[in-house]
Amino acid sequence: MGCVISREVQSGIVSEVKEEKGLSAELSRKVGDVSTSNIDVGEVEIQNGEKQREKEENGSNDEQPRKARGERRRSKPNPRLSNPPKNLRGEQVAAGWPPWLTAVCGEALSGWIPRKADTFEKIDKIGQGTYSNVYKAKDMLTGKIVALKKVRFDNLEPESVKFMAREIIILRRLDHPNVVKLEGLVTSRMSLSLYLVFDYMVHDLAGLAASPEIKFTEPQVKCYMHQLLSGLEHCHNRNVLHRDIKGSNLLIDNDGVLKIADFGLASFFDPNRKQPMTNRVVTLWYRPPELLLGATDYGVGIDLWSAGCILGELLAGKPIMPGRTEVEQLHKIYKLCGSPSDEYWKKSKLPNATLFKPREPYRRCIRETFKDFPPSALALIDTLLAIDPAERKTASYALRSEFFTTEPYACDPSSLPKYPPTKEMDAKRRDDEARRLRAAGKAHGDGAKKHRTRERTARAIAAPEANAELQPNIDRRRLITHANAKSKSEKFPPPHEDGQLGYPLGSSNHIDPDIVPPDVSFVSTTYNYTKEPFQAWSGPIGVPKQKKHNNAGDALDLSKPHKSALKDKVKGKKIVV
Ligand SMILES: Nc1ncnc2c1ncn2[C@@H]1O[C@H](COP(=O)(O)OP(=O)(O)OP(=O)(O)O)[C@@H](O)[C@H]1O
Repeated sequence: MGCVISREVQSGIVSEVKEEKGLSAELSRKVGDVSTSNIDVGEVEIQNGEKQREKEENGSNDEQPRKARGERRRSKPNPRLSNPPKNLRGEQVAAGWPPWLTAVCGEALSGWIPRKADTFEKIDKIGQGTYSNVYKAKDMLTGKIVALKKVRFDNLEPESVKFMAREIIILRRLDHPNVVKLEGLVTSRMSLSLYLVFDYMVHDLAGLAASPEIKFTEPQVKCYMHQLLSGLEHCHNRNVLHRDIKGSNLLIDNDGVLKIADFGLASFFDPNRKQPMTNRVVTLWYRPPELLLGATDYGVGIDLWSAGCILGELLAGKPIMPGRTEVEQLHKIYKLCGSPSDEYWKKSKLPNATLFKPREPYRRCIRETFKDFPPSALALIDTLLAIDPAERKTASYALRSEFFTTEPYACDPSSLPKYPPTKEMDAKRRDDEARRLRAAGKAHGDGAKKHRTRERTARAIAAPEANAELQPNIDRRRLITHANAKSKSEKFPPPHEDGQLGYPLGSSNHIDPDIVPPDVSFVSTTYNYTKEPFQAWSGPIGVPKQKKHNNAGDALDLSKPHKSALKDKVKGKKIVV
């Protein structure tokens, strides 16, 4: 695809990314020691991935890869799949890829040549992430509208490079209609910025769900859930955990096709050879109890829990467990799903068990709480929101559940209504426009009334999320920059948070119904479909920020997972981030 660049591009998007040669050399030097194998892509995982692909090509639908004879024996790395040997790297560099990029994700570049940046015309900025800006752009060669995710390497921070490399490697291993597809990469030999090219998606599920005008029917909920679980099944079969499933990461196109996006926190896992991984992943409202309790040996269950939260949210019309802090989140989980059984406490050996084991067990009350939900949906939520991750089963199991096999069936994605754009950026833009119109209206007397009505409609669509998510993103970006300071200093729960939650300082942190403050929004026991106009949909916002501070004085937002450092340490053990 496209041409090889052998010169600095002068026009279009690249005008933003003119780099100094010195910086590129510096980046090459800094990431010089980072190879694919350092980015959590072990040989065994690669081989499993290949076996799985072969198996899928042969039409087998087993949920987990069959353990082939000698599977765990290490063999020579396959140049198609792992970091390519030096001569191939040389070829890639000759083809126009920057050497630092071939060093960190040579595998993922194979078969591609870099696209020239001036073959894209930037239309608009549509999103901002932790280490990227996302633009809507036109591919001048095909006329197609695409999303360009521009990865920033402002501080030449190797951590950002590693995260970006892992995201690219993972995305190239995945190929499914319900997983966002990496269409190509735009870079130049000197470039310190890199653009990831994706199909442009008009909506995200958070935006649609937050829109007061949209009320999903049961077949529509089934349609979205089927697509989400199909995408997850594919990721899990290829040994990828997404680790940040939430509405704003589920993109939807105008044909109703849902694609799981944002693999920035995703990781490879090996179900046969458990390796400790960080528990500081998944956005708070969608984070499963085992992560809150400190588990580092988790699996597909973490994504299934998030999927259960989304199913509940789609049916209830609002997030089902909107905690503001980790402690409050755990308390909401206990109140709805019950506290872990004695048997689970014993077998799980969770690091924070002593801190968070309630004196009196909490009874599970999912069925009473959601008594208005269709019975087949209740059964699926009950499975997905099991406290013991093993009981959540698998995405394939969920896809075979009664929820999908009984009437009313999931509708076809193409029969979903065509909605106006509802992404957070669109909503924010509408909000700004409404404010501008209101100001203009004031100046013109009676026009003001009309504009106020428009603003209310606009603001009802997820607008607050944009602003609220920006700050945590900045914080996360800072975390990457100050990764080393961070991991040492994070204590849980921090003293100031104890205070906010009503714990006497220095007291035990056992969760006790008398101590934990009453819920703010989890008040009703039954749900209807009423939507509150300023409800936030993918994270705890609109409430005072609950933050921890690290030694370096940087704020950590607990609601968001942390792309903080690729290697974290727990009791001196290396754990994979
Ligand atoms: N293919 C796409 N089409 C349309 N919009 C997109 C696309 N990919 C991403 N976006 C928008 O850009 C935003 C940021 O993208 P993404 O979540 O991938 O970046 P990130 O840096 O990993 O973000 P985060 O910090 O939230 O994890 C998304 O919330 C989404 O609204």
